[in-house]
Amino acid sequence: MTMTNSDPIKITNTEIAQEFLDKYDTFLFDCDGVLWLGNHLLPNTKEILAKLNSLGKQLVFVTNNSTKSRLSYTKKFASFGIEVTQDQIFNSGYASAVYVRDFLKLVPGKDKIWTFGESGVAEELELMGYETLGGSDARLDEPFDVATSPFLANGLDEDVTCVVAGLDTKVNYHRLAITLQYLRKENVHFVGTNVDSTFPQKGYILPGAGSMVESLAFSSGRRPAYCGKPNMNMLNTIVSAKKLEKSKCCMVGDRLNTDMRFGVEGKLGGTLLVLSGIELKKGLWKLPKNIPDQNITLKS
Ligand SMILES: O=C(O)COP(=O)(O)O
Ligand SMILES: [Mg+2]
Repeated sequence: MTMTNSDPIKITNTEIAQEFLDKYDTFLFDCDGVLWLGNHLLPNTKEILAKLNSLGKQLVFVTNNSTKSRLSYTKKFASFGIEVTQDQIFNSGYASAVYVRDFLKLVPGKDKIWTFGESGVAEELELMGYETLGGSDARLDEPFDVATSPFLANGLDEDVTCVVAGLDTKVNYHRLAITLQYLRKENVHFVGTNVDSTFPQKGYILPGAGSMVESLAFSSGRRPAYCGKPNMNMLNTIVSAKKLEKSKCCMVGDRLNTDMRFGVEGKLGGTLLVLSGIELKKGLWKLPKNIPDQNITLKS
């Protein structure tokens, strides 16, 4: 269904579809739940992207998934036989790295970043010159013990001035415990890649990044600055990098409090909600006027 600030319209026939396509020159595609579910490509994804390309539409991929870097994403697309260049991809790991560089103004070579998450976050930060700690360090896979953790043996690293936390499918007590030690330091910033409470996979709804970041928020008593959708910093980065005319853009997504909110608050020309991922209720097209936000902290 397509939504603007006015009432949503359900796309039920080719005339409505054509009218919808004609309105936009750029489509911002969410990935998980829209293009694929894990390694399962959703039906017609390739055909739809090819059709839009043939119509001369610009395609941009905007995902809250921080587990992969933009470069790794090009490989994931290629594994499905879809050719996409790195400059078409914006993920929450990259958005977080931009936030660290442009808003927190942390200095590569001086400030170090502790990451809680998979390789995508660290890779994007390292591309900007930051030294990262934590993340997928294999020593964090070991059971936690205050007496033996190598991350406590010589005290915390004094040069760490920021924690960036996102989805980590290897989440364990060791990672949570050391990350908390850094968050207990007042001079250490707290950045969350994305607020998504859940994460869609084929046949399952799994815990998302937000459920892990919120665990760290609860134990530390702090609020993170979330950088992925619906944060407007991410949209501004995309709009200026791709020189987009917002009124000609449509955000295609599967989640209300991230994708649809991103499109509506970002004043894009329109939004298209698909029901192949998180939001599954067929009656959703009768949306209330206000989109639920799950208490997202937006910092700019
Ligand atoms: O990683 C997530 O939680 C969601 O990613 P998506 O924005 O591509 O749906
Ligand atoms: Mg999604």
